[in-house]
Amino acid sequence: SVWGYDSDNGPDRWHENYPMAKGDKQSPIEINSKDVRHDTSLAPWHASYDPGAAKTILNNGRTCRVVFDDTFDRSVLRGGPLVGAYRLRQLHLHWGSSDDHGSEHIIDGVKYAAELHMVHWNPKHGNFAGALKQPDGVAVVGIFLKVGKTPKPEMKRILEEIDNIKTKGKEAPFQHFDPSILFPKSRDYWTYHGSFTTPPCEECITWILLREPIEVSSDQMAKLRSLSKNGENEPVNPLVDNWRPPQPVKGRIVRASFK
Ligand SMILES: Cc1c(Cl)c([N+](=O)[O-])nn1CC(=O)Nc1ccc(S(N)(=O)=O)cc1
Ligand SMILES: [Zn+2]
Repeated sequence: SVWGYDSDNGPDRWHENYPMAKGDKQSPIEINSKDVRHDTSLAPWHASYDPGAAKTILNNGRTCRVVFDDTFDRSVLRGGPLVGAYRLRQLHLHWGSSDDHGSEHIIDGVKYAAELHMVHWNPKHGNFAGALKQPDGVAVVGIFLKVGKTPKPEMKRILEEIDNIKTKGKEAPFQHFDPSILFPKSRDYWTYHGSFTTPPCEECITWILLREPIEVSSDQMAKLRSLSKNGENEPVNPLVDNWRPPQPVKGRIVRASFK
């Protein structure tokens, strides 16, 4: 059966069809500040995104994804732990069935309501599928979403589109959008080497997790939870809890850009 997040096809069974899911560099992980190494050699990271690269927003039954034109170096991420410019391909989210959980990475025991991933790939490997086979192939910026009183207005644009992509397979135009407006004020980050958090779970990702969460409202989270896993004329199956639990760190070092 196709993988998912239910009891019969969820994270504990992914390895049956996707052996990499049991690898030594899997994501997400729990990050404990006491085990993190402040690395003074870590450079700041920079994103230069072209709002014109945004194309569509879709519900693929597992997440809500915004897709960008990555046919040339139009929207790129540089610096931090990266060598060269990585092209932005898509962004998507993972969230819970209630505000007290939903993120994939867990920071000092804290689970956030959601986690937004901006997925970039290294053009030196030709294309995205080729980059998946390389340890330096992909870079994902992770941003935590925390429920609070001063919701970030920039999330509104994505959430306003939800009504047009309620069911699996629905896609809508999503143009003139610069995702860097979603970044928090601080550029502080953790970085480590890991994997896709969904099958086939290739271990090709340099993770860049931003320390400062962005705030969303509980209503905005409820909007996200109004998405459905099912197709248009199928029984309603709410799209919630599309997060993978933390995986073994297996001796990996998590570095911090800050003290
Ligand atoms: C697997 C694949 C291939 Cl191959 C292609 N392609 O076009 O060649 N697209 N995808 C889909 C994709 O991007 N998956 C993806 C999964 C998890 C994450 S996460 N949570 O950030 O680890 C990031 C991305
Ligand atoms: Zn993700």
